[in-house]
Amino acid sequence: MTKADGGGFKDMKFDNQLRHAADIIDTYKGEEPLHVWLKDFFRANKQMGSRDRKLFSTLVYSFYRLGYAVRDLPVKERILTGLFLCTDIPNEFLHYFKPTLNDSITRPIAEKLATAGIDPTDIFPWKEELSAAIDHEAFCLSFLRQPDLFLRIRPGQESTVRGKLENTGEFIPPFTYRLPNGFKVEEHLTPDREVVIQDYSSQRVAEFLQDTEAPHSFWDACAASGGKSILAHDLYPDMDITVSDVRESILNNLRTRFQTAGIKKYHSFLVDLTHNDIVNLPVAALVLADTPCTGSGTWGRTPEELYFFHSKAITRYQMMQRQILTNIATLLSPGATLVYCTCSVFKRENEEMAAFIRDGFGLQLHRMENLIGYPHRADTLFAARFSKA
Ligand SMILES: C[S@@+](CC[C@H](N)C(=O)[O-])C[C@H]1O[C@@H](n2cnc3c(N)ncnc32)[C@H](O)[C@@H]1O
Repeated sequence: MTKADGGGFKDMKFDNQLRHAADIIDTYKGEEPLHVWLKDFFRANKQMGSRDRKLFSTLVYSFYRLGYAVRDLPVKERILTGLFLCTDIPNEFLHYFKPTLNDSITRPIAEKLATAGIDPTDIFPWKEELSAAIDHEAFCLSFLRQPDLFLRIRPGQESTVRGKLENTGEFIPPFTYRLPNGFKVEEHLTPDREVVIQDYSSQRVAEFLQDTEAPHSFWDACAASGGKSILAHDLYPDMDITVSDVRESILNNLRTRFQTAGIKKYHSFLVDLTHNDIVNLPVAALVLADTPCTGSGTWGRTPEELYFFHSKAITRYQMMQRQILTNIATLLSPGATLVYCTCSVFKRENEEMAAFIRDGFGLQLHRMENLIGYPHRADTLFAARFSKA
């Protein structure tokens, strides 16, 4: 039965579902993460069963995954186009509204885009702003698929974790596990004790933290809940750790995670690193500045951010990054290493910031790289490693 055939209880249900999904999109203004907003919405609409919730999430996310492409399509049409492009399993819902699209849902993506009349490079329109190593079209296409879930296996836990995950996911040496999205990690493993839930490219920041000799001290300046601090600790367990962030609530999360991770000896403090009168910043041999950024390399997980993004935000973030890095780089002691990283694809937050750090503070730039995630269904980050003579 298709819409053209008319009638039927089930058909009315599909019409209502599409209308509700369009209402959600009209109501949601991007002020908080979509998954948080949807969770509250479902809590307030308890009559929805788990199948309904899954369908609404799929419909709404499919709409946002189209980013800046076909912005002027009516919302319902755009949801159906998104569903066609982001799914490759024929389904009753799309069959009802668009039987011909449903019939070609398994076709290669280039063909499906042509059928839908979409130029994929419209999805993310800021090509000129991208870091040079990023392939614009491949990056745009990556928005049509949710990235995978990645775990980092903590030292000494490999055989336990691989045993518990037997027959699920894919092991990527030396310490990564790829799992399908929606996998309930907590039902199988203890996060932060056995594994850390951490994107693959984020795990690759280890390559920039590693040295020939173990540093005696480490400062994670914008630590958030400590994902990269735990990574640094796992590389160098004897290192003294200091963490800071501008948000007390996130440092509280860090404390809980550190406890589970068995990290007992560390200092933490609250600081706004954009201020220009800060005193008593730590002197450390290894400093990580994982600064606030647009997060554009992670929008495959949060496509609503792409949809609501305006490029003037890049300037705002770059200014913040300059202020933070000025505070940090000025105080580096001779011989210290600085690792700067972002989860951005914009050159103004990446290579331009690396040049600012190198030239503004006389640091040596040893290596910088866009940690490109889209071939691996992961996020895209940027990392650069400097030292002070
Ligand atoms: C990209 S996140 C860090 C992620 C973290 N390193 C991890 O691996 O999970 C950036 C952090 O910088 C913090 N931040 C933002 N503005 C700041 C400021 N002015 N001073 C210090 N930290 C700041 C944010 O609260 C956020 O937790």
